[in-house]
Amino acid sequence: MPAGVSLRRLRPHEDGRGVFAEIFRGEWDVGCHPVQWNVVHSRPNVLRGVHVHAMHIDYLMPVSGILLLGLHDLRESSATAGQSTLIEIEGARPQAVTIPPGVCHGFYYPVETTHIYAMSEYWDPDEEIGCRFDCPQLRLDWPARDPILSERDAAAGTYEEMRTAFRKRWDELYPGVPC
Ligand SMILES: Cc1cn([C@H]2C[C@H](O)[C@@H](COP(=O)(O)OP(=O)(O)O[C@H]3O[C@H](C)C(=O)[C@H](O)[C@H]3O)O2)c(=O)[nH]c1=O
Repeated sequence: MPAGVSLRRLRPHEDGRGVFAEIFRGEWDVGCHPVQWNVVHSRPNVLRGVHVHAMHIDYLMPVSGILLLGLHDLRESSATAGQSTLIEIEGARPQAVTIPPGVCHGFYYPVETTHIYAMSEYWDPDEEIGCRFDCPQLRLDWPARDPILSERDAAAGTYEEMRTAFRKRWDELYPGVPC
């Protein structure tokens, strides 16, 4: 798992009416102090990403369906630099994932899925850096070769272009700080 990524198993409480689960408590110290929450509904065979951010942390969990999360560590000074992993999380057995800046992420949904996620900073389009989901340097073996993509993700550039853009933004934000 790329350094700084954390998984927290959530506790669904099921009864005759359905399911209740706590998804966030400040005392859990999940590595993200949310200022914004989002809910995302995705159709089967949708893939969102691959994206990476220099400033904000994402904290997310599926609440229904299945989320296949692809992660890749883009940080040159990270102990897990270049590490990639795919994690499948079911909404019925939810886990909350914290994704730090510098860890690329993409989400594939094999079935209709809803996920909720929080951000540690308000959305800033300048934070939206990414590359094509099927760039070989990501070493993410997605189960779909022709997923449904947004126009942005379909037109995304190369891994090297992403790395250059990320490094430029990082150096602008944190001059002299190793990435
Ligand atoms: C992120 C965001 C988007 N939007 C609008 C912009 C678009 O009209 C629409 C879909 O946005 P986007 O295509 O960027 O959504 P995803 O492709 O799911 O990506 C988002 O979710 C994953 C986790 C990422 O890592 C991205 O950073 C984040 O952009 O929602 C908003 O109004 N507010 C927001 O905070």
